[in-house]
Amino acid sequence: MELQVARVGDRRLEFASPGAFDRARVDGFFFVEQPPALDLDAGDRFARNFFKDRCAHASDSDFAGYRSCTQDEVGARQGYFCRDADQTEQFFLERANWTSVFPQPLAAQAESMRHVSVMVLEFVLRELNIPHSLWHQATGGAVADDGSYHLTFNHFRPEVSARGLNIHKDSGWVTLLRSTDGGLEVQAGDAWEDVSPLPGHLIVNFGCAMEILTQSSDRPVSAVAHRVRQQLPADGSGAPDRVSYGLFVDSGLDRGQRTRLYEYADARLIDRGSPGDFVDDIVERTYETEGVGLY
Ligand SMILES: O=C(O)CCC(=O)C(=O)O
Ligand SMILES: [Fe+2]
Repeated sequence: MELQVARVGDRRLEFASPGAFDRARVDGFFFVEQPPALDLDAGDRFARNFFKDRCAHASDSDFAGYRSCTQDEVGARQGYFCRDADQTEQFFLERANWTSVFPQPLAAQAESMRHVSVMVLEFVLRELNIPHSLWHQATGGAVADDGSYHLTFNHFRPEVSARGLNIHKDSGWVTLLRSTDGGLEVQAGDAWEDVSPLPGHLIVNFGCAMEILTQSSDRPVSAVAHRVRQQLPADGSGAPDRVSYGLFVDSGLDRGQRTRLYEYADARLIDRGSPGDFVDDIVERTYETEGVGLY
């Protein structure tokens, strides 16, 4: 699948050609050039180590030993999860916990990735002519630091005989994905197409909140179903296991925030339900043996 390429310009997103954004919003996925100021080293190290035992002598010891950090410690929907029907073991962490749980360089990287993701969200709202006065309500605060922002790490265990990561759509607005190993597939009609990683680039994809908001626009944005193929054990080549991670932007999910999902139609916002319930449903269905994480 040939995806469009964008770059981060002077505090806004830029596409390579006119019309490229329209292709990207239909594809639901595009590449963004890695901004020179965005150092990915800490995230890459965490992705390779979070699931390992901490060993005091190892140079990466701050980045290992996170299996014991579970939702009891860091809060609902967060911490370490080991799936049964998928090869993934994962680590989720929301912004409020970044500085206290992550090694400092990773907390800084997460914040930089958040800025790029919000820039993408604002770019779309502007392109679709959604009035600025509605942005905060429409995005559940996500445009203004009041959203829910989490970093998710995936380690694909090749010794587990299961799908890599089940079919799903991301729940929220924008995902900024670091996925360099191949195996990601996107749905295109009845077929599944490979997304081949483009060196020096991150992958952006849109989630369900964006699809719902824009579904009656004349330029709707797609949340495209995707999955990761089963990863096979390296046959003696010593190749490292597949890992990936992403920054996810959702509407504010704290109970007190009372945010809603909306569709924008006839110049107003129409209530389409609770984002918290939506996230819970889609996550639960994604990791069921027989389910799919769609809505
Ligand atoms: O590992 C990948 O390439 C994709 C991961 C993904 O889709 C997700 O974490 O939502
Ligand atoms: Fe995803």
